[in-house]
Amino acid sequence: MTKLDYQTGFGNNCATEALPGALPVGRNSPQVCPYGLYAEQLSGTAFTVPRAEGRRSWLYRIRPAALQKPFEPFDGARSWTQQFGDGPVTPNRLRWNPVEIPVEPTDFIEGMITWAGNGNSNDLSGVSINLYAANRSMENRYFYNADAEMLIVPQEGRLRLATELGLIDIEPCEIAVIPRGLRFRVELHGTIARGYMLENFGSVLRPPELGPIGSNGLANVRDFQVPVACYEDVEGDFELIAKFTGAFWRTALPHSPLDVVAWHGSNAPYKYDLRRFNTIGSISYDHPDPCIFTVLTSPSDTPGAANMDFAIFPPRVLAMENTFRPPWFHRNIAGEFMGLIRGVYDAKAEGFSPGGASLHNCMTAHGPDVETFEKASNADISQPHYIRDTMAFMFETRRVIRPTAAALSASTLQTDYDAAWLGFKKHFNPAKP
Ligand SMILES: O=C(O)Cc1cc(O)ccc1O
Ligand SMILES: [Fe+2]
Repeated sequence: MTKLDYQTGFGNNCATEALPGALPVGRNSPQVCPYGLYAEQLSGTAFTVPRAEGRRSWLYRIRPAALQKPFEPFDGARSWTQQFGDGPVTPNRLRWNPVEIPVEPTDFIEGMITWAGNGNSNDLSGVSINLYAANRSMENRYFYNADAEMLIVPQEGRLRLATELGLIDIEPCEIAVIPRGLRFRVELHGTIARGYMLENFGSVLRPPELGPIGSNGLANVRDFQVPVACYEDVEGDFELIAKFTGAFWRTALPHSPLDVVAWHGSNAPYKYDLRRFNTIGSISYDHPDPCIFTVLTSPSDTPGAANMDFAIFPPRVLAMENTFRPPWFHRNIAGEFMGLIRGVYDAKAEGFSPGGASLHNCMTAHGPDVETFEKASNADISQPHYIRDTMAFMFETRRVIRPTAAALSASTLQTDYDAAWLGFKKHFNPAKP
């Protein structure tokens, strides 16, 4: 049964049924469920977290997820790893050109390449940053990730995420979040798919607090979309791939695991269109800190120092007076991994391409390149100016981001990235204030 429709809001207790009356009324697990379904709980947070934090859903399905044979090791996720190393990390600035779309048949799992990461899924903290490049749908194959919540950021090609809880379609400039453990399949609408995928080992993602901004702004909660129930009742020669403790496992499955006829609760996948972001900025002077662009955050146990923030740099108007308008020079405590979905990023005139990536780690000096600095220092800023047709983003983490061996040896690594900052002229003149 294919139904593509969404419920709106963030973290809501949703209720949805693909057949009338499939959701039990007044209790979660009646002695016998309507339509002969099995009741099953999927919890994404500890049972006793504060109510506002809790994520759990009740699934009413044709067969329980427990109906499965033992897993065996799976080696088809060729470049997806949790080995971030524990040796020294280069303090150098790193930037990569886009990964190539593979020639060999490659699905979302086979085409996942781990680029960087920190922390450890076993400790429920840290992140893994991956790039994907695929050219075919997952065929007869389903996947779940016990290690992480997954944030998918397509850069090229539309995807259909067929999940236990319903269907989500996303295209570049939209994102999707899949809860830990949810079973799903990734289908390509076309023949090419490329993008970024963050695994969040820490606390579940949510929009940030708004503080003095008030009750509206940034990512408005009504713009988050959760799928409605929709199920497959099919038998066949399927496999289920699991990721657990950084390793991959496989078991044969004679039926589709996407057999949830109805569900209710708050632990659900969702999508969000980044073009709906309500961007807030300075209307007087100075370039504010990039946290004003936070779409989603995974808080850590230390208030304000997030396990991960997902921030975007969308089209906007810059109107600040007597101000150097692009991002300033800086050295930050956080690790910053950036990607570009479309257009040009306003701190980098050249060399940062859509599908590419950059990494600026803890205390690494970076900021506008020479060309951007010269241009912005001499620009006529008597009028506001428009930054259009762009969408850059940043995964910012409190921990050092450790590039993988694959990222450091990739042919797409730019060997001349430092040149972006070579050539700043000395303007200092002690006689001229
Ligand atoms: O490094 C970057 O380009 C990201 C960034 C953007 C910004 O507007 C301010 C600080 C910052 O780290
Ligand atoms: Fe930065």
